[in-house]
Amino acid sequence: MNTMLPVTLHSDATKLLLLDQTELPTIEKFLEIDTREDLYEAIKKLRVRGAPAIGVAAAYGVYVCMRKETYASLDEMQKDFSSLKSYLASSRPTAVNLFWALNRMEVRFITECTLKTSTQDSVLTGLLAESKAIFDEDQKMSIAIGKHGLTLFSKHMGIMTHCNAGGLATTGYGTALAPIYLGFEQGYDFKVYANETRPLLQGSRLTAYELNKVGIDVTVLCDNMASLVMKQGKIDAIIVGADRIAANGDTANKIGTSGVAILAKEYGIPFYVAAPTSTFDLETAIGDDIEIEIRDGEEVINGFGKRTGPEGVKVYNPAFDVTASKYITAIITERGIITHPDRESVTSHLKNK
Ligand SMILES: CSC[C@H]1O[C@H](OP(=O)(O)O)[C@H](O)[C@@H]1O
Repeated sequence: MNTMLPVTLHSDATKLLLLDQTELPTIEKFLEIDTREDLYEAIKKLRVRGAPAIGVAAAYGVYVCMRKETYASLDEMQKDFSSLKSYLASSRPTAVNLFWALNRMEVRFITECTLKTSTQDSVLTGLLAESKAIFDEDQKMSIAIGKHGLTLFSKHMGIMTHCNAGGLATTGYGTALAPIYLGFEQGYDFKVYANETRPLLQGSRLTAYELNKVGIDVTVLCDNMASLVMKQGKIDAIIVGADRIAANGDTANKIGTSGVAILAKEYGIPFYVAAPTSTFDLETAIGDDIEIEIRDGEEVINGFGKRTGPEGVKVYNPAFDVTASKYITAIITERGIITHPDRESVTSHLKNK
């Protein structure tokens, strides 16, 4: 399946190529990014978005931004690395993959700097290698999640999705959409119901765009239709992505996810979360401890340039909510499936490499 690659490194490794997801589904435009300010803005404005894709963009971004600089010493290079890492980490707070990727680049940076033979060039070579490894691992992760997830699906199913956790949120098949892509390739007959996912409409603008592009049967729903279509028996399973999973399995994902999960429980429909192990955060004990990004209210009342609410009115715009693990039937990772996730099953899954 040739899904759109939302983030890649230019062939000469001098800049990032980002598919500007704010322009989809109407315009496919790639941005060439080689400054920290432009990368920060692209993450903040969701030109690149989705936990794994944000992580890959940050990893590549560290290399691309630092390779342009000339440092008087390794000490000066180390100071700039710390400054760059903190700056990119301040772009969005909820998706743990941003911090996971930056921390992984820092480990490689320190390793490279402590070698007796360290030079600025050798350190940069190490950063490039680490960022490429993160990209390659992400592609393999998507396929593995797809294979594990497909074991939970039957040939003819109605599947609800929320937001976008497809190729556009990763560097390959996605997470939640990975089983759908793999199944489609094997002749499964899925009918996907994509919640549009207000206010930024990642479901209608991105998930429907991806699936429609490859010929997968997809129907866009307003978010307030979820209960009706479940009651009508159209939905056999629900699968969503994740931005941060706490140690007890509570999962932060796009706003509205927890409501869909509670409805699924009421209607007896399995609710699956698909996420790489890099999205788990064992430092965060429970979901209530996850920082939820609050975004500009204009996204709600003036979305895409169409004013739908009075200027100056108060708006509450949390970008995510947390689904308690008790509403999650299973979490699908690249290593396998955690059924009835709780602290014990999550910890055990993550320890078993
Ligand atoms: C595979 S992670 C996808 C995850 O990220 C999305 O958030 P955003 O579009 O704000 O980056 C959403 O929560 C998706 O489930």
